[in-house]
Amino acid sequence: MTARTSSSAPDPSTPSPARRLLAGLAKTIRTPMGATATVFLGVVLLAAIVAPMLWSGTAAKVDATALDQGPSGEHWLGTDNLGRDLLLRVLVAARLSVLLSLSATAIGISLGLLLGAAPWLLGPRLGRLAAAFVNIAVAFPMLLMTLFFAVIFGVGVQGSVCAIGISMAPWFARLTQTLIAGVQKRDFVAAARIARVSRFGVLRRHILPNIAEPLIVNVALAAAAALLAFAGLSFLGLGVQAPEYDWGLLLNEGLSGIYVNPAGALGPGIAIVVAGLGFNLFGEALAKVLGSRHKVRTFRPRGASRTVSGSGGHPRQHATDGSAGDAIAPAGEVPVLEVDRLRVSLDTPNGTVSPVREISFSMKRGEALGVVGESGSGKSLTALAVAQLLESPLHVEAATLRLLGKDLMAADPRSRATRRFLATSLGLVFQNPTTSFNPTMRIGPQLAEVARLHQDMSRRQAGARAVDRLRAVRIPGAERRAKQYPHEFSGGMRQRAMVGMAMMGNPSLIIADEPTTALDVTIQRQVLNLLEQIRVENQVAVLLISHDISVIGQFCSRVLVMYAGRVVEELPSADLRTSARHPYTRALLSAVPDMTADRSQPLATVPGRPVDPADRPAGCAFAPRCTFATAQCHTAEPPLQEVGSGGTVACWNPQEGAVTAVQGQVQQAGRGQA
Ligand SMILES: Nc1ncnc2c1ncn2[C@@H]1O[C@H](COP(=O)(O)OP(=O)(O)OP(=O)(O)O)[C@@H](O)[C@H]1O
Repeated sequence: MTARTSSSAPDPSTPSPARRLLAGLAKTIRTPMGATATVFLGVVLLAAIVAPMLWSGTAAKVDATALDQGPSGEHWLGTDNLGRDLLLRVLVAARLSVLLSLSATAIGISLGLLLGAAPWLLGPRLGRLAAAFVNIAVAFPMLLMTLFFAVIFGVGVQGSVCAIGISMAPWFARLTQTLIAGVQKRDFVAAARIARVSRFGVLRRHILPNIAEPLIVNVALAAAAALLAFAGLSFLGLGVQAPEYDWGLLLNEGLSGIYVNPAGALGPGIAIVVAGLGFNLFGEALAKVLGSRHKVRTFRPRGASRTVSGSGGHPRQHATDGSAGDAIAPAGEVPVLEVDRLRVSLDTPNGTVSPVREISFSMKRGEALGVVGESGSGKSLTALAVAQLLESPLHVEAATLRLLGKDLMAADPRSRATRRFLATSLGLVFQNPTTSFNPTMRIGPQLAEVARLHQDMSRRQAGARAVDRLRAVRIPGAERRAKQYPHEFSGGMRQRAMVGMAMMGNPSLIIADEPTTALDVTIQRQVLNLLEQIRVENQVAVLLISHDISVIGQFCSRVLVMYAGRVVEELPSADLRTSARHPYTRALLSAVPDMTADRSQPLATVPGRPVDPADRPAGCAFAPRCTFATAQCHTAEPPLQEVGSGGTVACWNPQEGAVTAVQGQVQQAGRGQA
């Protein structure tokens, strides 16, 4: 059997999952292959329903006067050695053959789904064991497994159904695993995890609906395989036993008299081929229809091809008082977030690697803090570590990690209290609004999930809260929109709805991980305006992650510049152009084009490549790309030290002077170069 996975991504252009599937089925029936399959299956199903009702008695009637006859006007396929009409027996056998095949398929699919979902349900460690078990089981040919289990369970109908079902399960499990792996990295699954929906809940509501189509396609193919396997077992005498009969048994009997009456073997043989072809062709046709629909859909992998180019400066000046993202909270209040020496590591065969290390910062109520750096600098891992969303093999250490004073390092992440606390205190907004929502669920229920799970609200109350949040993020016609699917929203509207989702639980902190990268400039401004409004009106602290230093400079009051997993500079955003000292920060700033930039020249880039955490050079990680590096930079890592005007920098040769935009490769502006 060959699994069909072409339709793993759901189609955004059709209205609902059920209607989408029905439309797919209707379209399948109209294709030449689908129409042929429908005719074949129609004939088989008609025989399975009608024939036993009409002819089961006649087909079992022994006629000593008509033994082993060839085809005639009275007996179109002839008779068997007891004078029974072979055509009637083939027709009557349709019910048992189809029923047993479908039962075995049902067992195979149920077991396969369970096994396939086990890695997701059991978590990374135990999940790897489940995946390894499936990998080993899949290595055995299905026919061999069927024979093995048939011998174990014993001859007969029940044993055969179990044998075929069990031997089919690994194949279906592997397919399920592959499909789940494709969906589980999508942002809406992460969003559900942030809402602390249980793993089973995420599977049921967010994953299974999104892999249903390819699974259904493969059910048809599995039914064909089960039909053939059953016929094989009965033919070998391990399946259905006389006086019951299915096509496999009839084929066996027909073959023993093939020289007397070839039609006796031909009849059940044709029945098996017609039914098998019907299931197979239908599966193929359905796969083609659903697969072609999905060709239009492509998702850019998160983080792919993101580099700091400095392009796309934001026209937005957010702060009404001239100081972007200033904290509103009174002094002395418990910080919203306290992070001290945060480290994220993973064990590799070559030792422990730490993609994030020694990160320290704190955030007050209503403060906007920006984290900037090239792709791979550790921004997202830092955010996910704060949100307690990292799993094995990554592990998080920190001297302090407190959210609203609660020690997250000491809290049990699986306890209901911690899950509730995180789901209601912390909101997350992702980069790509297209993948942030489950395409098979309406927007309202998706928003309502947090309120139902963690705020003890009824379905109606949670729905009302969702509408209220949609209104708060300025979605026009919020009540109507809540009943729509994500694909009915525009990109900007979806991102605003995502912000609304982050606001469901009255959070004190919103982490926005590149929330505007996938949007065009006008919509970027709308989303940033919205975050700004929420920050000011609700005193929510916003941790804004971006590779675009100009966005950070406009939105945030303070900036953390990350390089190779650590903070290399922290400073007020108002001082970025005048007081940035680290050559890396200055290079990022120089790469942002301004109004005087020559458009005929290519956009500026920072020369060299970011560092691989597993292969960090000795000394300062930026030294190989830095024009100011001295011998000391290549041997000793500079500590993060305070400098004037409330900033810190980790550099042996901090630079001074204003930074201006350049073109081509950035030569980091040094002392006196303005
Ligand atoms: N699950 C993981 N296992 C191992 N390494 C990882 C994992 N996730 C991220 N990394 C590595 O950690 C480093 C930091 O990744 P991170 O996603 O935090 O970077 P980033 O600054 O957010 O980049 P981007 O802007 O592309 O998202 C990268 O080198 C990345 O390859």
